[in-house]
Amino acid sequence: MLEGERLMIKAKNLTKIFNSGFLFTKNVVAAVDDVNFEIGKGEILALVGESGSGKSTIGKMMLKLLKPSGGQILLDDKDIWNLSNNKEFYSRVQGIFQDPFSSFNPIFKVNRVFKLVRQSFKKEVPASEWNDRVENVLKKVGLNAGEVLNKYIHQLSGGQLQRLLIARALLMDVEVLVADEITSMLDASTRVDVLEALLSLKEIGAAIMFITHDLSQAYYISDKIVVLYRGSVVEMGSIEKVFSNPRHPYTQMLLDAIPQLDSKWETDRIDIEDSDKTHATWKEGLCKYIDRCPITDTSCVKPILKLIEEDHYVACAKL
Ligand SMILES: Nc1ncnc2c1ncn2[C@@H]1O[C@H](COP(=O)(O)OP(=O)(O)OP(=O)(O)O)[C@@H](O)[C@H]1O
Repeated sequence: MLEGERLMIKAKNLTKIFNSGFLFTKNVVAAVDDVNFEIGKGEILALVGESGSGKSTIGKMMLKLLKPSGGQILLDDKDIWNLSNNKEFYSRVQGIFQDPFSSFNPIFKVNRVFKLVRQSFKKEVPASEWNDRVENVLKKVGLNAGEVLNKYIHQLSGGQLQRLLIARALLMDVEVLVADEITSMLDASTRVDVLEALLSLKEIGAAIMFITHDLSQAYYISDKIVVLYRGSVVEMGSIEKVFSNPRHPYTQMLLDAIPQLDSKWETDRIDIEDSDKTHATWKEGLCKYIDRCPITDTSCVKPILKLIEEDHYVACAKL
């Protein structure tokens, strides 16, 4: 557990239920089911799990884009939904998503984007000093000010735009960043540049939630990992411990899909695809992994997350 000064953001019993359809077609999905985690200052937490496991829903709740059905997100020990000043909230907490184009105004040049950051969040910085800061930050994320500042968004590549968004977060001195699949539209070499840029945010002490399908990238960049399965945490802990000693059969299956850890993100992307199981055997109160689990006796009750060694938790009734 992180305490006091080191803790930046925390999810406490976080839950999101979606209701869709009507009458006979009514569908209730527990997209996020009683999830707990903490991210400290200067820490990167990878959130992994297959499609539909609830990763983006957690990211959106951290960004106040979706209200939890239960539980809380705590920033400085305060529920973010009780913070009335959203401008202040978004000066501290920012998100970057898969498609960077949607985060920019297409009629602005890059220069204007950064001017607006100063006007909105850093008025106290004199214009000349701001220009120096912009240049330094661009250098930090591997971009050349002369090459990008005078361009429109459509004149830049996806990788350049993702790095501009990281530069913007650096200029704002953000304290929390939610990065949701930010490299999935990029080629392998550009992905490395974006991950390196993300590390510069860690250096300034930001707490980063790194949402990904790609376990190799998670391993390369993160300090901690949370493995989600159908909205529940099945395993979490320090990245080294979970990767070297995965205990949940789902995590073991995911890690078995990575051919070589030492080649990490240089290899092609390793996807975690939904195996489209029907969950035929699963009933309320039983383990959600029951239909896919190689070690169950089909009566495993819903497990609680147990500490099995320092910085390593697993939710499996068989352990
Ligand atoms: N607005 C919504 N209304 C109803 N159900 C939703 C809504 N948003 C998400 N869901 C459901 O919640 C579950 C979790 O979705 P979420 O997008 O968080 O998963 P994910 O792990 O981010 O998936 P992906 O990797 O494909 O982005 C899924 O079953 C999804 O269908």
